[in-house]
Amino acid sequence: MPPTHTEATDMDETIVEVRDLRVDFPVMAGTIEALRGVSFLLKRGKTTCIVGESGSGKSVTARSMMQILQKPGRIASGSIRYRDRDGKITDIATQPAGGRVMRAIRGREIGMVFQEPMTSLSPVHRIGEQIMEPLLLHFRLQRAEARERVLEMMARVGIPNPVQRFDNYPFQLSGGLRQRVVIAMALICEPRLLVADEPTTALDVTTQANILDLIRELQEEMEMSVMFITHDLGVVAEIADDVVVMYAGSVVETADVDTTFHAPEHPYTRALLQSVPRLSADKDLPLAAIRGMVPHPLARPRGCVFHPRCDRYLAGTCDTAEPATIAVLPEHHVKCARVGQDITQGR
Ligand SMILES: Nc1ncnc2c1ncn2[C@@H]1O[C@H](COP(=O)(O)OP(=O)(O)OP(=O)(O)O)[C@@H](O)[C@H]1O
Repeated sequence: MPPTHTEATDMDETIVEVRDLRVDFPVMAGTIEALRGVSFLLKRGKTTCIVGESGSGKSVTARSMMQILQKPGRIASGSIRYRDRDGKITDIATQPAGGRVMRAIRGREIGMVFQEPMTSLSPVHRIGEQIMEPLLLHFRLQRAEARERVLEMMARVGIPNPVQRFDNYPFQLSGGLRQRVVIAMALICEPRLLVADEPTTALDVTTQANILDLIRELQEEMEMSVMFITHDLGVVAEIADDVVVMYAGSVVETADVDTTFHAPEHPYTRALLQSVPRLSADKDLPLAAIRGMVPHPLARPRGCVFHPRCDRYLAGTCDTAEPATIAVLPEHHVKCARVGQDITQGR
């Protein structure tokens, strides 16, 4: 088996180690390989952003970590080693979705926030009760004490007038406030890891900035790790410590945020960065888009999946074998056969 970058890991610094994770969706037309051997680490107290175009596998990765894959998705192989507060390691990938272990991890050890708050909220229950639910599930608390904690958390996440708002239904709140309710629900048990799947995409720019500030503040206060999924590189620049770049079901590059922005090695990461509009850029210049399209998951090209769109494509190399992941530095890994080669050899 080829070496993976997670082998020499100090698990003390690592809260989650995902290694060679494969997730399939068997559908009528064939088997969609949503994740094709995904490996990365999440470090304690740090924010890791997962970026990539639509369909790259970001949400499937997040859902696998909570064992909440949508049907007919299934983890085919690989591991998701989670280290709990006592240092015990659990491989989430092998746990039954409805089992005791996952029920204990979800909400208590790992909290999750989705893009659309209404996917997590019940329209027919009061928001205070909904925030309280995980608390009553995971701790032996009297309702009065639990209610106090909920009111405190509502204030902490910036919901005004918590006592009055406690009895509101979701439809009585703005989108920004609803997302704050979901964040309160995700954080009420003080999880060690927050998985946030595009939590601000549906919100206006000001609310988005407020929510990002909030997550950052709470993270520092609670020393929580955050896995933040986004396709917005501006958000990445603002909040990430580490970055995982995904393309068509694979991780193509992992590095710290400075390296990702200033010394990216993978042609896909470079293309993503070039596609971002800069404030200083000449407004008359067309916005660079990555040429070509993300391949259909049932018709992916042979060799490197990015090769038909790649500026560094080399016939006979990139279209034959899937490239190995190489450590260009101890914490900078790139899945590209052309890394370190003279790019003028390409077309
Ligand atoms: N319920 C499903 N049934 C079949 N295939 C699915 C299902 N959910 C996801 N997939 C497949 O898994 C792959 C990855 O999807 P995923 O939602 O993780 O992408 P993403 O990177 O999060 O994209 P987006 O930014 O659009 O949310 C896609 O190719 C998709 O076809």
